[in-house]
Amino acid sequence: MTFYSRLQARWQATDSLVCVGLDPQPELFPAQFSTEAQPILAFNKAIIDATHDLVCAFKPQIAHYAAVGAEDQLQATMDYIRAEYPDIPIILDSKRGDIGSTATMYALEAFERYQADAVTINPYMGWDTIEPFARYTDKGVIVLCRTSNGSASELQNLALASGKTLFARVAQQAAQVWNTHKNLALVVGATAPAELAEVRALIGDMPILVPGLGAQGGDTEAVMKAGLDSQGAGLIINSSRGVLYASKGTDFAEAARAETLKLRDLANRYRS
Ligand SMILES: O=C(O)c1cc(=O)[nH]c(=O)n1[C@@H]1O[C@H](COP(=O)(O)O)[C@@H](O)[C@H]1O
Repeated sequence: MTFYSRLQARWQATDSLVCVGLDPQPELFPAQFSTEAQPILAFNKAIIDATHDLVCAFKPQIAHYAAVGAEDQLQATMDYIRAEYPDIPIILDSKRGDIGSTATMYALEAFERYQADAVTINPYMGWDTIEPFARYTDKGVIVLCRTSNGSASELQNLALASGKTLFARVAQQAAQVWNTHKNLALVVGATAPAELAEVRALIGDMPILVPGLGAQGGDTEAVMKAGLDSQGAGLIINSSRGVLYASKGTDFAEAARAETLKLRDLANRYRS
């Protein structure tokens, strides 16, 4: 099954567009994890068990593991999801982008080493840096288009000579030129609903990963009104810290579940 068909099956089975981001920060973990041999893995397992039936995907962010030499716990987290909840697609958020020979190694990292279902990539360097990922036709390649961060507009909203903004050009290029294997998706931040609407109008029903809800303050209603596809789906709406650290007490897993449920239900209010 391809990433896209797995994602569609999951949207339907769970009636949820919510993705929980697995961005561990051990200093924010409840005290009970301080004695664990593998605290990141133990924390992730608790979050995954508490939210699995409410999500369309999980998205581990690689820097949160690599920075502290915990790649083994990233691998073990992904193995755990595959073993316990095999229907849930895993998006490895690594935002890679480099010349073809190096991109080939990054694609190996994502798809062979970690066996991710999809990966985030940075398109700044152009098609020959994307192609090594896209050639894995059963995998998803999620291209940064209009990001959620405060400085995103500095470059992404610049007008080109054609009058089109750079992010709109990325959206158009991705949908009309790069998507030869029909396995591309885009990233548009929840903090930019006007841009999200513009991107949706340009790309038809391609999936869009929308981070920036929760900790970054994105507006769920605005996202849903701007981003749904023609089927009332098409979005992977992500929250990481807002779910993971909803409580720092022993009730952290229940609190994570409650936050995920709240986001799912709020989002579903705006689906037809
Ligand atoms: O590609 C991403 O996932 C991403 C793109 C973007 O524009 N903004 C963004 O926040 N992200 C990621 O989404 C997650 C958001 O985390 P929270 O702000 O804690 O919900 C982090 O893992 C970010 O690296």
